[in-house]
Amino acid sequence: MMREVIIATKNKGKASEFQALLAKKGIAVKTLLDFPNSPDVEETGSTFAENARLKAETIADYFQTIVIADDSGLSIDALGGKPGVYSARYAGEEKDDEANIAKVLEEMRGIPFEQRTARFHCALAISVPNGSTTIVEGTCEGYITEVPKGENGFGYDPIFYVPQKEKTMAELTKEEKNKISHRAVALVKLEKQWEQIVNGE
Ligand SMILES: O=P(O)(O)OP(=O)(O)OP(=O)(O)OC[C@H]1O[C@@H](n2cnc3c(O)ncnc32)[C@H](O)[C@@H]1O
Ligand SMILES: [Mg+2]
Repeated sequence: MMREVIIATKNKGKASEFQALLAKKGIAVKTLLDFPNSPDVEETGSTFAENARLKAETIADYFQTIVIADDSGLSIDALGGKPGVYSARYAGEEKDDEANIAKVLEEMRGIPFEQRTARFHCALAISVPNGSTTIVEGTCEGYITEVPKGENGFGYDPIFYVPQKEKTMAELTKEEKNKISHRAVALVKLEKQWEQIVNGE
């Protein structure tokens, strides 16, 4: 049984969600925010899975321990799947959530509600040093709103409407989001393979 895991992320929103999701299992989470000198991994992949693998393998190699990486983003049908793997840097290298949201809303202007379908994707890669990497993926379906709403969460949460909750993702509590999010869905899949991966079978 794993007691502690490093999540290869520098994103505070992700870090806080993983902390809550894994605390329930009695697993302590460290992230790269605890190791400011850890290497920056260039996300050169063309899919979430490729980027998650790059982050997990590089950081597992660096620490010589088991590492989980998360590569995620928003895919909007009316924009041909954009911002996709470029979600973090859609409006520029600064990774500015507000600017990213403004750019999406501008590009979506005038598109009717039924055509504003979108989904969040999350690829999780778990990497054993000098060993194998396993990848799982989760999604969460919704619609892009016309204006931002809600204060919780991070990233594109204020413009992502979750139909079954009749709220944006940013209006949900962390507990509510952690039951339905792309990240939570992927993590449940990972847990099913957990023991096998950790014991190297
Ligand atoms: O690579 P790390 O260090 O993990 O942090 P990052 O912020 O760069 O993360 P990604 O490369 O995976 O880019 C994901 C972007 O997609 C968005 N995103 C991912 N998950 C999200 C969520 O649960 N809610 C809202 N936006 C999300 C958010 O803007 C992220 O910056
Ligand atoms: Mg990133």
